[in-house]
Amino acid sequence: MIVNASNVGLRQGATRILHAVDVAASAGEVVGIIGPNGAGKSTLLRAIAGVVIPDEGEITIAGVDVARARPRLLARQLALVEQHPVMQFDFSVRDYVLLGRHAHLGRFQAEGAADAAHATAALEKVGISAFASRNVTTLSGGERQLVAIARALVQQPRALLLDEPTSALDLSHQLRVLELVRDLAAEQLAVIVVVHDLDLAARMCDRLVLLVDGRVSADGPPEKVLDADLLRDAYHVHSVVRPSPDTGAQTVTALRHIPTPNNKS
Ligand SMILES: Nc1ncnc2c1ncn2[C@@H]1O[C@H](COP(=O)(O)OP(=O)(O)OP(=O)(O)O)[C@@H](O)[C@H]1O
Repeated sequence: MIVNASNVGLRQGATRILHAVDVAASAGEVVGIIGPNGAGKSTLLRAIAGVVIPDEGEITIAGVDVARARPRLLARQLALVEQHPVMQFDFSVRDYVLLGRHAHLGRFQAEGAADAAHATAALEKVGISAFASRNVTTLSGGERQLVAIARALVQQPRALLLDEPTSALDLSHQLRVLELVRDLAAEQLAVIVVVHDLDLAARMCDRLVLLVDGRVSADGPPEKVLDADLLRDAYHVHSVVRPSPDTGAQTVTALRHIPTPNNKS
């Protein structure tokens, strides 16, 4: 197992956000975290990345305790791509991506030709070579997502954590990310990805973890977790779930929402 988060509990002030959450991902596996807005998906991903430290539980990546590891060691184990990457410094895309190599360099060591080759390969893989010289502050939201993914790749982590990586992407780039994630899993990375688009989740992921109110309500293959009853309880919608005749993956069509005391129509 590469990622092992067990019994994770986390509070922000007086609010309990995660309750005894278990999530694991092995090498070569793509695990999707799905669930309604505010369920705790991003918080869980940030906890796995060591950005926030849980109040309870234990998180290890390739055996390294995330809460105790030194940043450089942690950066060789995992890379986190946040939903809205902040890029406010005056870097070119290439130089920004190269920053990911620092996980592998000594403290005052400059990047060399091999590092530059990693950056070139990552830019190509993600399909953004054309704007390698652009200033990152000028990029669109979707372009920033792709640049952040390229930077994560040059880190050569054991685990890749992606927070809604396709939320700002057009159809073609969504597909490209889906294929990239599958390719990375084939190279034995463990991938954990937060996704709202359930059809995309079904195509991209080997396993889905459904998070509701900070608790795991289901964990299993997409065929099991994308179940109309489970989705009704989680999202308060009536839906039809059926396999796509084209891809074979489950597709979810939400038909109507069910009014609840907190969710009036
Ligand atoms: N620093 C904080 N202080 C108080 N509450 C917080 C804090 N950070 C997150 N929360 C709350 O924790 C809950 C979970 O947030 P989180 O961003 O993890 O949800 P999410 O499942 O990723 O949601 P979304 O799908 O809308 O992105 C939300 O209700 C959010 O308002």
